[in-house]
Amino acid sequence: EFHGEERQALMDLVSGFNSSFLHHNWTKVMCLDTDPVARWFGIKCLNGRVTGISLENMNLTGKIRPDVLTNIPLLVELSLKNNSISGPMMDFSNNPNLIRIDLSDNRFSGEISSSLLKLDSLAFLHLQNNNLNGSIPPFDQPGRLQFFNVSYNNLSGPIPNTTLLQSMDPSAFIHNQNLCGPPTSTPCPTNSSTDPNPDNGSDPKKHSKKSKLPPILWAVNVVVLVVLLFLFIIYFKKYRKLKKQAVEKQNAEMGTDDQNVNIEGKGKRMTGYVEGESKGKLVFLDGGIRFELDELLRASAEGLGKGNFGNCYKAMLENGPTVVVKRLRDLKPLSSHEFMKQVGIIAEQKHPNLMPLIAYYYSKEEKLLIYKLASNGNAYNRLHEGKGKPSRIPFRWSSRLAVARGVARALQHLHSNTKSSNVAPHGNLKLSNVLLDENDDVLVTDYGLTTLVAAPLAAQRMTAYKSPEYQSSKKVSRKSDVWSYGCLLLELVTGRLSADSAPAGTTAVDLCSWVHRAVREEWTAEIFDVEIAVQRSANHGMLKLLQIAMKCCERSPENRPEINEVVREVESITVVADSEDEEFSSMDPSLTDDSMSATSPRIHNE
Ligand SMILES: Nc1ncnc2c1ncn2[C@@H]1O[C@H](COP(=O)(O)OP(=O)(O)OP(=O)(O)O)[C@@H](O)[C@H]1O
Repeated sequence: EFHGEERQALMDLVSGFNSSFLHHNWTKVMCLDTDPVARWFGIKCLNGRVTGISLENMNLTGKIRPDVLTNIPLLVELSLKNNSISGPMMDFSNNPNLIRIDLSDNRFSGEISSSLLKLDSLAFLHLQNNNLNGSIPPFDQPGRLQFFNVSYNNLSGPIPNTTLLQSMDPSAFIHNQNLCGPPTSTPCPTNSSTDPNPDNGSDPKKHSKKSKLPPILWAVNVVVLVVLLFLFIIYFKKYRKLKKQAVEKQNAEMGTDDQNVNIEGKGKRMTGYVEGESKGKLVFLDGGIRFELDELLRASAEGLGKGNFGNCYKAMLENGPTVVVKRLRDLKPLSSHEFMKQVGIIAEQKHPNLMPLIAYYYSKEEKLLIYKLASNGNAYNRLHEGKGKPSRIPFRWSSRLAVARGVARALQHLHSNTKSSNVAPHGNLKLSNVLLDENDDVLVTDYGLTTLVAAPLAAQRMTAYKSPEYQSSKKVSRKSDVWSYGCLLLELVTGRLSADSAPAGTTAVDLCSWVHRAVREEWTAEIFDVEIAVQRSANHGMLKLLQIAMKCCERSPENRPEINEVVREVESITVVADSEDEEFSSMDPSLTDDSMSATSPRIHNE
């Protein structure tokens, strides 16, 4: 090994810890690119150089010498998460390649090292749950640092006014008793209340001046305050008026009056949302459910959300079923006959994994599509909602695999349906369009709608998981569906919000590039969602699904597989028994080689 100083640095690191396991394991070959099992536990290498240190959940106690990382210049990832390490933080001045630092859930004390400010590649900084004090350095690495958390420490002072820190969610700063200022809602104490009077009676000249000034200052203050109040009232009135006008204009443009107010509203009737009352036609396309138009209009309605093709409502019929009504907007100028024909094509797509269209309503003013209600909601919420909260029910591997299978089969059906080829492809695949019924069976929805909306708008409709060729040509194809499917799988296995399907205001990553980079740089500990990574017997299947996803996310469409091949591969993943017993909450060092390979697999993207 040429880089003896890296080995020495790691020896220095481990010498501060009490871990007999590490002392025993870190003895022979430090790095062997060809054999991950032969290298030191928790160490990642590239070409014989150390690029990652990941020693999580190991009950490590002890201190770290601040200069310990100086001789590991190519370090990309450092995670010491969830141990009991104390003492000051290390210095990162000589580690410019660091992308991820996770020191959370330890006992680090002292100030946050200002050497972090120089790390231009840093994307993840987790310092939560330590005993850090002092003020937050002025982080401002715009565009990079996406995951930042200093909550649950003893930090103090105003949060620096940098674009980066001000754009963070306030939750990143909570539980620090003396932190103040935006983005938190705690105001900083003003100077006058914190500064004790420095010339308290010591200078008679000043004193006499002071005693004369207050009445004048009082008068000035009162006048300024009155003027400010007056200006504020004028501004507030004007602001309200402008806002009202903007909302009215937007509603008028979209032809969907009062939607902003009522989409969330409960207890309203469908009539409140439908224009033109009962002049239209309600046509059933499915052998099952039947109801009259006025029953539908009388049904109490609840807004489900505002999609790209229109708003969705849950309509509860008085003596009948609950259905979902999609109120379409921005349609092509279609005659009733043309509309019927297109909707007929959508209705023909019958498959156990496609949400059946049960009816439509057509009038001059309104076009509605009526679907069955998927009572367990959508897969996006199932995957992301309540993450980290005690009430969260884990979204386990077998359920995620079922989603992967169901969606692949639904796509296969759409892609192979040559009779009505104008309905293929899906064109707007994303997890919120993957619904779960009462048995958690997978039902893909929103297929075929691009044929109903006006062409220039249809081109902009694909909002999530846009393939590179879609971004330039604005055309959806079977291959762009395969790309979207790959992105959907990445979101499922990583449990991370994907930048192009996450709601505005949430932090998310460009999943395709992120995963490719993680694999290329062997920086893979982070890839799998911990919620499934703990199911060790399923690790092989997860890896396989990740490989399929990466093939689907090939930049060039010719290199992506056809959906038939994708279905075959996804179906070949065996479902393992979904037992809680296989999970391990704290890592047993005797299992570590195995468990390390569970979360840090070597991936070959053939
Ligand atoms: N049949 C259904 N059963 C249960 N929930 C549904 C049903 N159809 C849609 N939803 C849910 O209603 C909400 C709004 O759906 P909608 O399709 O209007 O918007 P979207 O999926 O966010 O965007 P897009 O229009 O691009 O598909 C989403 O959360 C969706 O999952």
